[in-house]
Amino acid sequence: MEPETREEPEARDEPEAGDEQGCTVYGFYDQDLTHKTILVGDSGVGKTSLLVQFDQGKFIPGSFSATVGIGFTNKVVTVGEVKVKLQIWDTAGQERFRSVTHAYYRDAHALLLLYDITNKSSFDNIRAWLTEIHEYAQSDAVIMLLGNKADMSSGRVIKREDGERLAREYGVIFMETSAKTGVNVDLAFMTAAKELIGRCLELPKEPKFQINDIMEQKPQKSGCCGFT
Ligand SMILES: Nc1nc2c(ncn2[C@@H]2O[C@H](COP(=O)(O)OP(=O)(O)OP(=O)(O)O)[C@@H](O)[C@H]2O)c(=O)[nH]1
Repeated sequence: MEPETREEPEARDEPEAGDEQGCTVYGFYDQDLTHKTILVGDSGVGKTSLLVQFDQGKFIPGSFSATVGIGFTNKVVTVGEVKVKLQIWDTAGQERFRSVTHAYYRDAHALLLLYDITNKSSFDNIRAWLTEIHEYAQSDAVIMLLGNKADMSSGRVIKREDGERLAREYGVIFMETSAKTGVNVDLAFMTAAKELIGRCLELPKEPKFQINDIMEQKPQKSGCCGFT
């Protein structure tokens, strides 16, 4: 759904964070970088609501119409004394926009993949979303799995442990959020920002999470997830 702030992004050809170069200045994290962060997941899981809660600190129930295409909001997150610029893209969850949103995966430094804890199919579709991410996103992108609508305890059909287990299986970060109450919303973006800084400063520069390895893992590696 559409957040209120809309502008066209500047054309940027220079290296961005997550690239092999251009991530640090004299060994320190380069605070001028802008990290492209994308919200993905089935239609109605709460992507727009999560972004509006993070950006404006409010929840407007049922007020959005389904997102058409894609839009973004710029936010600066402070991690300790470091400022991390996030350009957060809200994608349309509807299948008919999938080819449009795929085009944005390639430049994403972080992907926040949402399901709705009250909607089983949104959870069942997570594996397919991760397959798409594997196909279109950079292999070292930060990936987080978020079980949204955590405030709706009476309608819950997906246990927290199920989300945790799936995240562990794919080696991605997990948390439950509520765009309504704001629970873990700042934390989710803060965690993504911390991971982005961490990956930037890692020496040697090796991706922590190799979704390629995960997706191509052979069954003979039984008993071990092999993810870090
Ligand atoms: N109770 C509750 N409702 C939520 C929460 N997040 C979103 N909603 C509601 O769920 C519905 C869908 O939310 P959206 O933010 O529009 O979902 P979306 O993922 O952006 O949907 P698309 O744009 O179609 O991809 C709206 O009625 C929201 O008010 C939440 O954390 N708790």
